[in-house]
Amino acid sequence: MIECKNINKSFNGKQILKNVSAQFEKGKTNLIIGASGTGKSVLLKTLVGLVHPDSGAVLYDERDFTQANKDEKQVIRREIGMLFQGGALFDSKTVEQNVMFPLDMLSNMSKSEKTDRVNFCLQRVGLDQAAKLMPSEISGGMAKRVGIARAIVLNSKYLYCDEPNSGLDPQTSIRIDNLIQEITHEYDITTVVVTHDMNSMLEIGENIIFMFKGEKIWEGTKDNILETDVKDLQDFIFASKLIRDMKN
Ligand SMILES: Nc1ncnc2c1ncn2[C@@H]1O[C@H](COP(=O)(O)OP(=O)(O)OP(=O)(O)O)[C@@H](O)[C@H]1O
Repeated sequence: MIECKNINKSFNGKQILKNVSAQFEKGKTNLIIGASGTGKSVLLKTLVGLVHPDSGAVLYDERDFTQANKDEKQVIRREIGMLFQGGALFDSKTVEQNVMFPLDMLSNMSKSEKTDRVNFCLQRVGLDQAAKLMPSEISGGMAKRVGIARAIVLNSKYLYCDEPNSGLDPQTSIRIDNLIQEITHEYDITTVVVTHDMNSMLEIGENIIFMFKGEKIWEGTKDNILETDVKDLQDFIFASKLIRDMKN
């Protein structure tokens, strides 16, 4: 489980995160949702240690990440997989080399062990046939799958996905969402997905927090979000005609 407790963060005197507390559960797809500019990315960066909070704590299975020393932070960082928004693949490396990169940097595995692990992960995301292709030769959805394979290659305990559906068509988005959820369940990972995609929310939102102007103002699941009586959340959800129609 990842926990954040009473996180506050200001930039240039403007408070961006206001006393945010949340629990992201193990073996579940935990979603952070909210409109643009509400602090989702700043919260995500705080969770992974790229932003240091003014006050509050981030805990990884009860290990205090905020107060940890350099070595302790390094241990936790190695347990974190990250799926970046654009896929963030290295253009000059093949699919296989991209997935192998974290193993090259952070593991002591032999060449054949690394190859086995990469093959396993590529197979898991359905891309074993694409191992020798360059990023320029694959589609956006495939690039996201390579990103997922790379994020789990080190046997991550925690998986962060930043807008995993950006730039994808609805069908491919659902496939990516389902893959993220399957992997979360299969390997019992604590997964945190930042999204404003309504379909994702209703497909994989096993635990959802709603951010509004820097505050967490609602938490729940895909099963009760449409019944919310929180006005700002209603405005956010029902801005989409499709969702309005589904409710009626
Ligand atoms: N390093 C920074 N310095 C100053 N202000 C920042 C910094 N990072 C973020 N902000 C501000 O914090 C606010 C929240 O930004 P954030 O990127 O977290 O929003 P978001 O909810 O992720 O939006 P989006 O969905 O558009 O990505 C914005 O007003 C942004 O300008």
